[in-house]
Amino acid sequence: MIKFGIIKERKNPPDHRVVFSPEGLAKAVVKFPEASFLVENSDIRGFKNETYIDKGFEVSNDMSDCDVLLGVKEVPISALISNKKYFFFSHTIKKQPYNRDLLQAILDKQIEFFDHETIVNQKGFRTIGFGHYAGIVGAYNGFRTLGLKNSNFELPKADTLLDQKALVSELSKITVPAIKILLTGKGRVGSGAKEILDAMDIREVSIEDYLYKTYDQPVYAQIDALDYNARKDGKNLDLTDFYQHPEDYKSTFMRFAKVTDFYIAGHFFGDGAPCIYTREDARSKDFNIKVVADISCDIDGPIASTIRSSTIEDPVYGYDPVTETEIDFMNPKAIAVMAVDNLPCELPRDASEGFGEMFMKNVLPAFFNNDADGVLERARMTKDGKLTERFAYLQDYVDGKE
Ligand SMILES: NC(=O)c1ccc[n+]([C@@H]2O[C@H](COP(=O)([O-])OP(=O)(O)OC[C@H]3O[C@@H](n4cnc5c(N)ncnc54)[C@H](O)[C@@H]3O)[C@@H](O)[C@H]2O)c1
Repeated sequence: MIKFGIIKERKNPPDHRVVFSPEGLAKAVVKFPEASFLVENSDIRGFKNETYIDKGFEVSNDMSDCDVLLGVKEVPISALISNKKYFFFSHTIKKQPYNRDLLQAILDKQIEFFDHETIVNQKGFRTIGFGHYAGIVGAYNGFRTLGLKNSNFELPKADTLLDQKALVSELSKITVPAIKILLTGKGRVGSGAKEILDAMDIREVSIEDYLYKTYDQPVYAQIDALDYNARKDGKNLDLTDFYQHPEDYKSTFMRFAKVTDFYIAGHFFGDGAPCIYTREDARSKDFNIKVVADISCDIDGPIASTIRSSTIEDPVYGYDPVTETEIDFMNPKAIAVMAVDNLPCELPRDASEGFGEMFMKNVLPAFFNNDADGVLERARMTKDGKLTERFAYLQDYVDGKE
């Protein structure tokens, strides 16, 4: 029997998400009879303690007899229990300076640590994450920004609504003018954003039609890296070539920027890839985009107007392409930018349901099949007070040398 603990989130501002919803946990115990689950008492979770109790789970303040503790965001050092196995997002694998102490403490406390971000399949692709929900909330927030900027409709903030169904219901009440909407990215975020566009019955059109036809209704196109980049030598190679040799490519995004009114950015931006649009591009008379929902949210990166991230409390700011500075987004000169970097927090219940399903499918089996597919082996960052081989590159960071 392995005892899993669903821990309380302790970050500020509070994060209402959880690895398993009550419903998700109920499914997990049926599927894995050798697993038992204890839920930590929490008054900030998107699901009440009573809902877990109603499904037959114990809620406790003491998690010390669990074997494996499951959380979402960073656990404060003072709350880490020594010699346990832990799963959470530690934000350490890119040597983030603000979490160095946390990784040091994980090692000092002899914790066997698995980061949700390091859970990958044999091909190295991540199998769990919140990206899909970021896409859903990001697209919704983008429409909310569009309504505010053009003063033609008002949508409530996503975090005041219960779930995805409620978001879609609000969107069904608005009339979107005959604009062109561009979505970059066909991964998790892209699929979430597309789900919203499709739920709104916005017509998807081909790239050719998007670029050259006019419509009397709103339309969208979803594009990937080879649609907005081209090899400098004119050769047509595949996406893998782009991922491996981004320096051989240049952006062709301006052909889209010319005709797009509202841009939803949901791509991943790799090191060395060309800027999607530069500050100079944004100043060009051909640049038509007035609203950007930047879900990818790389600061000072490929999307020049994203000069900072924004918050759930204050999600929209304006970018003046002429002065390259922030201004009121309602100023007619401004490109309105929504760049919230923790979007899934606005939809905690659905995001938790989805995350639990992925965790149950891709991680839990490994505990009961002797890690046959190597899931735990690949994801394990620390053991017995040491970094594992795969994560040995973090040694200098942990030692405070970088
Ligand atoms: N704002 C938020 O709250 C939030 C939440 C989750 C994810 N994100 C961000 O959204 C972005 C997309 O995440 P995702 O989960 O959809 O990623 P994904 O791997 O599922 O999809 C990536 C997409 O980007 C394209 N791409 C372009 N260049 C690439 C490259 N060099 N390497 C890999 N893919 C490349 C891929 O072809 C694919 O269409 C990430 O940057 C992620 O950090 C933001």
